[in-house]
Amino acid sequence: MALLHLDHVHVQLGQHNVVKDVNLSLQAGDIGCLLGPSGCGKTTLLRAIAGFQTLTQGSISIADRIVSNPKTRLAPERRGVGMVFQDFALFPHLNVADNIAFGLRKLAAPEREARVNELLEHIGLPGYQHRFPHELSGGQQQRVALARALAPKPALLLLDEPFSSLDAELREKLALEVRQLLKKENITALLVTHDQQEAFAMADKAGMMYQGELLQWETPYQLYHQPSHQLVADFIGHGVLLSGIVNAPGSLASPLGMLQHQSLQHYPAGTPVSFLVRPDDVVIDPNSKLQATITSRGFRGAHNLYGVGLPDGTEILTLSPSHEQLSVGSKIGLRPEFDHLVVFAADHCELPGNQASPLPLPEAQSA
Ligand SMILES: Nc1ncnc2c1ncn2[C@@H]1O[C@H](COP(=O)(O)OP(=O)(O)OP(=O)(O)O)[C@@H](O)[C@H]1O
Repeated sequence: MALLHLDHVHVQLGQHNVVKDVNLSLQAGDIGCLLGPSGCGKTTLLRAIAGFQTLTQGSISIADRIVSNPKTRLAPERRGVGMVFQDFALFPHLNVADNIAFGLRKLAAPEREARVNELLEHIGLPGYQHRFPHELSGGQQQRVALARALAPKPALLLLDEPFSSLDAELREKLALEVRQLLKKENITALLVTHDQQEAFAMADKAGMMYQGELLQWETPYQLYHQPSHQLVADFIGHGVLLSGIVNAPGSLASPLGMLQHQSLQHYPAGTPVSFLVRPDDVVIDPNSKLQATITSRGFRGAHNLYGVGLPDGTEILTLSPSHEQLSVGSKIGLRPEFDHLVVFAADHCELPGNQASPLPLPEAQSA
């Protein structure tokens, strides 16, 4: 059963169509994630689901009950929805136990205390009942905020950039912990984030919003490996779109040389296409005839991420174990090794240039 269902949702703010024709569903217990560049409408959509925003078209259902359409808007507090925002928002004058118990006033004291203790165990802060928010680190405060939102067992939890004020390492750790916690509590959740690693760590379903539209709503794996849209391919992961021309069915003339792949079978000879090159689609091979020049090097822990210039001037990215240092300016051999080829008809969507363009997609780019 879909716990959350959005059917052709539109939201207008002032003169702006901020959310356009969004359709998505989340099954009970699933975690969904909305990615996308700043200003694309993620928060507005979350606010509409929470009940703070009126729809101009479409409908939102929670547990098979319509909670919003252009004529109706069930009050936020009657939706069974919990919310966690980026700025912690704990009550500073209440201790941890009272913060978590805030939504549990209907429970008898012993039950309330049991639920608070259970949640403190789940968030890894047993014994913290009597601490005040200012006595906690940012990560601990955010865990308490999460426990407070989870305490009344909401049907749906909405999280808006909940980890954005934390450092990268803590963010990833917390994302995994929160996923485990939500699964343990069997809570359906929708998360908004800029951070793909966070989305990949947490989500069962994810999508990218762009200028108010939801471009794809599938598993993170599908978003990464089978992007249905050039904008998704460009935004998700370190990928570069290169141009090529199908020279015979199944065969592509490209800056990486001639590529053969069955996904090209249905393009007639002469068709101009774009195709996606991820860093792991090309490997450094001294014996390869395709020569390239290292243009940049970024340390990524286990790997270095290299920018490499191809003979025709286009740039792509490749990975190599970080103990093998290659210097900028050196010549290397490159061998394409595509597990699968993601191809778009060249007129599918205009994107500027074949530049190596790591994230995020600059706002100036347009669909
Ligand atoms: N009250 C308003 N009136 C008119 N336009 C608005 C209003 N509030 C927001 N907007 C516009 O709606 C668009 C979407 O805003 P929203 O906050 O939903 O984006 P977002 O994807 O959550 O961005 P961010 O990631 O930066 O938080 C933006 O272009 C914003 O300028």
